[in-house]
Amino acid sequence: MAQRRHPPGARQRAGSARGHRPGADVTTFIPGEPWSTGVARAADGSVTVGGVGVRTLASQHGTPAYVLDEADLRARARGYRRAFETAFAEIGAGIDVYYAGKAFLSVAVARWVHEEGLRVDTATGGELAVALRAGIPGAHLGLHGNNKSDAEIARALDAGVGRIIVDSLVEVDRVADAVAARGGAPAPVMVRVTTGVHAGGHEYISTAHEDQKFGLSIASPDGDSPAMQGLLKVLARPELRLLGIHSHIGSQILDPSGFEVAARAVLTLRARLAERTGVQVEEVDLGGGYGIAYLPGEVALDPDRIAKDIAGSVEASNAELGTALPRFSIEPGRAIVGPAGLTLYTVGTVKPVRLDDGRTRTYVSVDGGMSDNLRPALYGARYHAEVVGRRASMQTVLARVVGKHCESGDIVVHEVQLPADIRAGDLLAVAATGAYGRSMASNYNHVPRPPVVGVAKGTSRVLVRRETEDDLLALDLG
Ligand SMILES: Cc1ncc(COP(=O)(O)O)c(C=O)c1O
Ligand SMILES: N[C@@H](CCCC[NH3+])C(=O)O
Repeated sequence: MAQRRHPPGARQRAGSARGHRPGADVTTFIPGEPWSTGVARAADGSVTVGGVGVRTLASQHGTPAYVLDEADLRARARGYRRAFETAFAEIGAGIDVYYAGKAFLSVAVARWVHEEGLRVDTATGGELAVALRAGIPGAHLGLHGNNKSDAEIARALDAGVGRIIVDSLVEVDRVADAVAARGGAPAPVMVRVTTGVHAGGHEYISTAHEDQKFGLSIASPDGDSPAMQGLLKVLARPELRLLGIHSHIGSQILDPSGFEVAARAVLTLRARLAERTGVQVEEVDLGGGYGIAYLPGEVALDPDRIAKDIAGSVEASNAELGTALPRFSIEPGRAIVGPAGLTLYTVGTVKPVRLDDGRTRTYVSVDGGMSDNLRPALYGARYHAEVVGRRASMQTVLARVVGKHCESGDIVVHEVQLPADIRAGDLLAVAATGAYGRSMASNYNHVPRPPVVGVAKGTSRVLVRRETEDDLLALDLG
């Protein structure tokens, strides 16, 4: 019997019992956060995603494999767009939602989100190429990057992207010079600023504090801030059209207050620029970073709630500043694709290891690892895993899921209760791996990267094929 859960992004009851509990009577897979909404447990205990059994997925596509639940992804894309459109319409402002392709981009995913009314934010020429291959009109694309190459800038201009987000003072000239060299209409640019708001799960994924590489600071200890200099510089170049100001404060943010503080800082900068030049920029982008649940009992940010809070706060700031409301945009990535994905692995070696404190930890090795999910090794990120595809024992053991790489930090799940009878050949599913899994995957130890398999309405389809040893050997010219 499939179990229903809350709509995507809805607030969950923190601490509710899900998944395995030591010694508990629940040892079979339980749908619900952090799994995608299309995950269900049938009466016989078997698990399906988007109507396709996990055993079928494993036998058809092999393991490891990333599985992406199309309906769930589309619902989250729609949910974010509707939540923000509704909340911002109430304050009389328009808003666009850009899907941040860095979280995961393939031709199919770009099409899905575009069909759901989102635009696409790209960070490199490669991401831009995928979005263009998907047929997304240039006007619905943005290009980010702190170190764009000449070729990337040229490609963005060729495609007529709706916005290039400039990240430094030198880049203002580089983009303007590129436009001057080719002629044509002024390029629409936004200036990425850093507000000093530090938010997100880990220092490496927080991007608005000052001592890092992104954007131009709004802090002005002496004279104009770098952000103000950037805006003035854009206005001084006729080859550029100053579309707006961009701020992204970090990723996997679960405390929403940072968004409001950063938005206020950006609107204040916009008002200062207007006082100084008479130019009220048209658009303000508030970035991405909306946090999701990775573990049972964790609470994802609720798009309806957060949209209302941010809209209320920008309305208040704007009224105080006495400026006309700009158009807004946001760039969620993880919140759209993260929960829609899971990774299926096959269990190999199972090894009990005695700990200093007398406990035993069962090391469960799977057929992938840090090459398909770098986040635990890079950020200490926590994930949840369950044995799927068979009825498992009622008893559980303290387990650590590890990969097959030559690295002791090659950990997939730091700590999880798994069935005591876990054994080689079992299928293990890791939840919420849709974002920054495949997109940050590597070929460490010459391990080919897994496929991305889309599931919908009872069928599966390969969206990105598995790499082969031949692919890897083809790169080696001897
Ligand atoms: C500029 C920018 N926009 C959007 C995102 C997407 O962030 P998230 O996937 O956390 O929503 C990022 C990554 O953190 C980013 O750097
Ligand atoms: N790669 C990060 C998110 C993006 C960070 C900066 N844009 C993660 O896996 O959480």
